[in-house]
Amino acid sequence: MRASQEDFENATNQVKLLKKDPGNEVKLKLYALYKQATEGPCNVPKPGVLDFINKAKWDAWNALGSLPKETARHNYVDLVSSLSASSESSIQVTPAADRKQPGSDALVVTSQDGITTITLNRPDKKNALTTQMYHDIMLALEAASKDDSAITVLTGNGDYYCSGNDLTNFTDIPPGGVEEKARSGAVLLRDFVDRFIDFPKPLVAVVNGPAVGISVTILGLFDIVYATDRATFHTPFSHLGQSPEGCSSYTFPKIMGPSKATEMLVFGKKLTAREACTQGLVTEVFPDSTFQKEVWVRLKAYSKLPPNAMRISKQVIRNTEKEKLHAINAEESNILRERWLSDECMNAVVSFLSKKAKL
Ligand SMILES: CCCCC/C=C/CC(=O)SCCNC(=O)CCNC(=O)[C@H](O)C(C)(C)COP(=O)(O)OP(=O)(O)OC[C@H]1O[C@@H](n2cnc3c(N)ncnc32)[C@H](O)[C@@H]1OP(=O)(O)O
Repeated sequence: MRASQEDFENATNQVKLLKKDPGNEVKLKLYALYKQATEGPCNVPKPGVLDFINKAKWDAWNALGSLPKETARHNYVDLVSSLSASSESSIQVTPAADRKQPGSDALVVTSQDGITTITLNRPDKKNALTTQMYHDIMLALEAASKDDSAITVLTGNGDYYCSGNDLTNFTDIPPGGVEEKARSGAVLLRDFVDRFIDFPKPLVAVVNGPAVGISVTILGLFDIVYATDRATFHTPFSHLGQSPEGCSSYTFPKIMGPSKATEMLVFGKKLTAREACTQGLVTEVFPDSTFQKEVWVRLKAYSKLPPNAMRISKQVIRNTEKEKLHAINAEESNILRERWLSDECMNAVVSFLSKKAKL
């Protein structure tokens, strides 16, 4: 069977998620097939002999001669599929979602078997959330709420699930100064969390490694949280001169009781996956060696349940406290806006940026 345009687009996304570097030879093959599939036979002048990299790329593309675009597309999909299988990617291999991909590679959205998967893809930065990523996640949730998938999943690529807010977000100060920065940050935070409160379908977190900050707090707004036994859950807000967000000031005491919530949110106690499960934040913990396999088998089975029934049942559960959650989100965002202007917070950020402090 020939590869469709959708298969091809999906393969171009899978390439970004490969765990192992496939090596230069394979990368050149991928490059050449991609160019041939999208532009046809090599149509640019040959680079000079000293321009080694571009010459190698040109040679690889040119070597494909008049290979038809469809064949190149098919070969590209086949090659990516063999690489994905051998790289033991922690990400689901999925055919194309009928959706626009986010503006950067830091977020990858795929759809298969009734499941839309949103993958944080900045493994070298432990999947820290940039301002762009907050916007892209909101767009991805918006699209997932309307697509034909039954379940939506958020997960991370690499050894971390997410290290929370990217602390370099604080360094991009607009002409309005730090007050304007804090104001726009609070608006973005509120909008971001609102999308999780309102998300209409079952929302599942597949926590593939340690989670920090906002990636932990919003778990209280997910319907199911599956975690590898390697995951930890850390909300060091006091250490950072900050305060809880993601509705955790309400959801955490409700889930685990006020004193356990205080240990996490005020004193920054880091929980193991098993502790988080005992306290009700995590639904189930799986051994790291079988985590991906077991979780996806389970989710694929759930995704075959009648989607409308699941959607309506979720909403019945959520609707009882939607209004309250929105009010809490607004309040937490306002308080954080002030915290971001505090010396305690600024010192903590400067300290991290100057590589003096890690969690
Ligand atoms: C709209 C705005 C909303 C804001 C909402 C507010 C949210 C609050 C929070 O989320 S608070 C949590 C903030 N997160 C942190 O404080 C984590 C900071 N990171 C660390 O302490 C450590 O990096 C670690 C414990 C997560 C991992 O340590 P490890 O030693 O394993 O790895 P490295 O430190 O070498 O990290 C690898 C590179 O990743 C960069 N990085 C990691 N986390 C972040 C981050 N949160 N922000 C920015 N950059 C991060 C780290 O700097 C390394 O980069 P380098 O290789 O270029 O040095």
